[in-house]
Amino acid sequence: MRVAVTGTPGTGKTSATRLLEGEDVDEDGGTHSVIHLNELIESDEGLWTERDDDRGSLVADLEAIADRIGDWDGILESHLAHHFEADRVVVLRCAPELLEDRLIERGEPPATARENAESEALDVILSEAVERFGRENIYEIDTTDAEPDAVADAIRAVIDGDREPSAGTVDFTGYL
Ligand SMILES: Nc1ncnc2c1ncn2[C@@H]1O[C@H](COP(=O)(O)OP(=O)(O)O)[C@@H](O)[C@H]1O
Repeated sequence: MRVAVTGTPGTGKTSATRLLEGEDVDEDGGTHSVIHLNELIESDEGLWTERDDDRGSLVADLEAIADRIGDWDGILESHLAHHFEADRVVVLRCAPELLEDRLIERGEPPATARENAESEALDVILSEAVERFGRENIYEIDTTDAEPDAVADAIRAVIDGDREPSAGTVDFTGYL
């Protein structure tokens, strides 16, 4: 099973999936394997085309990444995760005001934090994910009032088939 965990930067993808990493999933010793895609992109020059100095980020080469991850299995975590083949897509959400605070606390420039908060309010990643995968494969999780372990529990429920698909359950347009 391929579960893409996507969402605007700062929604808590890395924090939640780190809690699932290595966790036993069956009695045979199988564990959740997690690909932290942004770390992979940073560690391999073949997976990006240029450095965006204004944003302090790398421009990812989606085709090269698709080749590299190949027939992946487990959890793929990144704000780009919904650009790859997957069986289920989890979209983490966070109230834009809080998202902006989280990103500034993480050390992002204020302009970047603001840009991401606006993108979150506009449902940019959710819309991209719905367009590619259809609403029936999307699982939206609001992390606004959830600790990372509760978010990890919700992702586990998606993997285990204990959660119904959902999209469009939050409305952050008040931020705009
Ligand atoms: N559920 C949460 N509640 C509060 N703060 C969180 C939560 N998840 C993550 N954070 C904090 O927000 C920041 C961004 O989290 P991170 O997991 O790196 O997000 P992402 O991988 O989506 O960019 C980090 O500083 C992290 O400690």
